[in-house]
Amino acid sequence: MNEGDLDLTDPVLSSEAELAFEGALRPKSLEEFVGQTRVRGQLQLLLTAATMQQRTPDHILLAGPPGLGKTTLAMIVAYEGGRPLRMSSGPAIQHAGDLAAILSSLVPGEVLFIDEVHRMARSAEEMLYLAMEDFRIDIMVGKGAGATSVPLDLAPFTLVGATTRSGLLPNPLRDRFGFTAHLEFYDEAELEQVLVRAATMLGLDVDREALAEIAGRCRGTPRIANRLLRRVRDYALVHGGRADLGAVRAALDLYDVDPLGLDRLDRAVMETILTRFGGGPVGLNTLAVSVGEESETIEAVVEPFLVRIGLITRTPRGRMATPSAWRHFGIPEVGATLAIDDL
Ligand SMILES: Nc1ncnc2c1ncn2[C@@H]1O[C@H](COP(=O)(O)OP(=O)(O)OP(=O)(O)O)[C@@H](O)[C@H]1O
Repeated sequence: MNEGDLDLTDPVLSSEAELAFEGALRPKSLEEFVGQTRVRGQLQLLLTAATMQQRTPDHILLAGPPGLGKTTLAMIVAYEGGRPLRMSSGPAIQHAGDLAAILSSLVPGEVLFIDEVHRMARSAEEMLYLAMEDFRIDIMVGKGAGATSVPLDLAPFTLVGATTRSGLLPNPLRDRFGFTAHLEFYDEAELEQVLVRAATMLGLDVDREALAEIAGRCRGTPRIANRLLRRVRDYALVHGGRADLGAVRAALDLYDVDPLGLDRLDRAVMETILTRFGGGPVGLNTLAVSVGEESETIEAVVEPFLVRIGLITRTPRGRMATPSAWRHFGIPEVGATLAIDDL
């Protein structure tokens, strides 16, 4: 991809225009939030109980791949309770002092959202344990033998942490969340609902079958669904036609989104497993080096979807392609060829 190009199916990368577009489409209440029925029910109960008892809701951990609605849910937790919201992220908290500054300025009942909470500095993580449990932090004053710790009381707050890799969170931190929500990829009916909502908000007249086609090609991810919808709108606008099935197919082919919704990186990973490693097993790090990507991205972004649609399996020895993967890429299965040769 050329520098500056926007990868439509990249669930993480966002230009400013895309971010503004996302913000406009975010549901503002649990009722408006499509899908994730179980998580919605669990959150609703937690929030209602807190309101009835006039206390701050328990700390909440939202886990799942990018673009499934973690930030949106954090905002909803604040909106539903009429609470102020402070947003930060793990990579922005590289010292305990960064976190102390945020925590000490929270107002009572505030919702603190920390995205990518698994990427916070260790010293900050330790400070967070006490803050989450007792609404208190210890601030070190001075250095060396003369250093003393001064306790500082905090306003009661609700921490909403989001992570694409909950396995990386240390147990003491994970245990301090009163509730962990695991967000799942959306099914096609839910994605259609997301798209109908977005099309209505954007004033777009799109055929139902066109929306169904987008829903089947957006990696089970609302963020990608909304982006593809914009490109289809562009296509219809430029070609002076309707946003119908033909426009969807042409636009998605133009942007290189395959019929399963696989993007460039998904395909690179699959082709590497199939052609360079004979279908696997291949270890995560080897795979990451082969496609020139961070192993974290492969594990958090690419792999969950490929597993979900049954193209790879995770085994103790590494990632393996399934028979559907060989079929989808139209490559004769290595094992199958050997079996025939062996006869
Ligand atoms: N359940 C949903 N219903 C409707 N729209 C949704 C839903 N979930 C996500 N979206 C839309 O998808 C976009 C991305 O959602 P969001 O930013 O909350 O994802 P995320 O999980 O926080 O991603 P990341 O981990 O990359 O920050 C938002 O613009 C939102 O409008």
